[in-house]
Amino acid sequence: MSSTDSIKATHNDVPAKLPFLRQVNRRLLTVLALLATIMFFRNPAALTGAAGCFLFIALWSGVPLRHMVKRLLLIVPFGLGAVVFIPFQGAGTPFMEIGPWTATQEGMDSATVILLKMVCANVLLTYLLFITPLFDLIRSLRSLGVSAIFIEIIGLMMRYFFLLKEEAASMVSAQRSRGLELRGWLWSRRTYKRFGELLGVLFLRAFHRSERIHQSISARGGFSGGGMSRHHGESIQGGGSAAIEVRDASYSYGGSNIEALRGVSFTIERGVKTVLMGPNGAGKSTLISLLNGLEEPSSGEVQVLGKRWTRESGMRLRQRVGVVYQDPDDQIFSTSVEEDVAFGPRNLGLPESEVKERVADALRTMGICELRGRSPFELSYGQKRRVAIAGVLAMRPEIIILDEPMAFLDPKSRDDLQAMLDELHGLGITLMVATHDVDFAAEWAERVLLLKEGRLLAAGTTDLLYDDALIAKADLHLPRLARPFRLLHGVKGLRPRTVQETAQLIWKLMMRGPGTSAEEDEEARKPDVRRGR
Ligand SMILES: Nc1ncnc2c1ncn2[C@@H]1O[C@H](COP(=O)(O)OP(=O)(O)OP(=O)(O)O)[C@@H](O)[C@H]1O
Repeated sequence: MSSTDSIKATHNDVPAKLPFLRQVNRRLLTVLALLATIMFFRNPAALTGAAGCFLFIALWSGVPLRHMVKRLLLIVPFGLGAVVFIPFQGAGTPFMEIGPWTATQEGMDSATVILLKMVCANVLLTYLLFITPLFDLIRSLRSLGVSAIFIEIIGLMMRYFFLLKEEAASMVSAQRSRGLELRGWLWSRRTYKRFGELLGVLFLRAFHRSERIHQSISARGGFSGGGMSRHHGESIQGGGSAAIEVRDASYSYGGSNIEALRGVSFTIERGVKTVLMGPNGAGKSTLISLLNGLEEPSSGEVQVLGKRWTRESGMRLRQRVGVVYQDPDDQIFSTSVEEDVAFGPRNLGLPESEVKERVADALRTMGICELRGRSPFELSYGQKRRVAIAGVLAMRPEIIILDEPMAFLDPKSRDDLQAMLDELHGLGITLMVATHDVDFAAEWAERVLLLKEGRLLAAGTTDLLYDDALIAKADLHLPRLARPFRLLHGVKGLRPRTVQETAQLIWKLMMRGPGTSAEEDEEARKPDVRRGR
């Protein structure tokens, strides 16, 4: 069970016991009012009494004592850090001396008051968060008139809180499976060192993730300050016939000598289904950033939809070229599925009726209408991926680029996704899929781009995927359906792409014996042949 699942389960299991606090709005208002009130308290005894009352209510409402103690312990270092110098500031009755410094009685009282306020606030917020699903909490904030931007920021912070928590948990369990000993950790210097390393890696991961989510928000107009108006005057089908034209493009990441792309040239016509393939580090993601206008080539030229775009004009390009990133958690950031899908169209400045229509269309195309009111925190990986694609679809782009869309999907979801890609293609959208999946590429694509170490090895039809030498050079392997034919004597050049084509070739081999050749292979591919898997 993931942490979000457990939180959800806890919320469902523990209803608020005070009847008037059953409604989230009232609960939220009550807690906010209590928080505001205790801020005016100056008396340590009164604050201690208040903390005791809040603690009693929280425990009575079902918050486990262990959970409460854990939360309180969490604030101890911050609380002490915040108040430790207060007793030594200002004049007053001397209380104690540490070296040249004198703590005063008045200073000690101020520090105690601040610490007690922190405890009160922590108990109240723990109570609120424990008995209220976060999504409901945010919905209530919205209904209380808190600004949308503020809520989006809270949503983002919540998203990262859970992601970081889950990443930290998975890193600790990975380390434990490799011998990290947590028993007696208090006394072990080695464990402290290991935790320090883990913390560093966690921050690095968080940094990279925030970079990706920033890209994703920016791609959907999130930082345009409302200036991302729809290109009304701009012809959707403007420019030449090519959707993408890359000429001798190179790219190096700033501060590194690594040339992620070196003199890459290719053209993709509109409406063509293309796969971008290559081993890890080949430059696929970098190329996607160039095509989406997030980066500009260091040299050479990238033209998308007949225009050369700069990083500044890239915002308008991203209305027309949608990118679906590999990890949907990098892309989903709003507090409900509907909000998330509506994020891009709202940034286009469209009227609310059109936003709603686009959202409904995108959800329908992705088959996730029933998820519209759900929190993205509660979705499975496959569902999140659909939401991410719906978010891009709602922008009505002319080109959609998907980075490893099949990764981590179960077989049924893969088939669904492939069918959905065909549906999008039927709508006239130019599709480019970066993938390592040769079987999918062979069956689905019309055009193949093979990259390695930043260079374009080859560009052409799916026949490239059956070229043993080229495939080996690109660190790929032959499509599975073609492999058995390689073992048969006298059978050459067969390139079955689907199970249906393979069955036909096997049937022909059985009827005629070895000698079935590339011509018969072509025969099996004729349009009247219904494709199956
Ligand atoms: N932010 C960065 N800073 C410096 N170098 C980078 C950065 N991102 C990628 N690179 C380097 O650029 C090269 C191409 O990386 P890229 O991520 O484009 O490859 P990829 O084909 O998408 O790989 P994968 O299949 O593993 O996702 C690699 O050598 C990589 O180390």
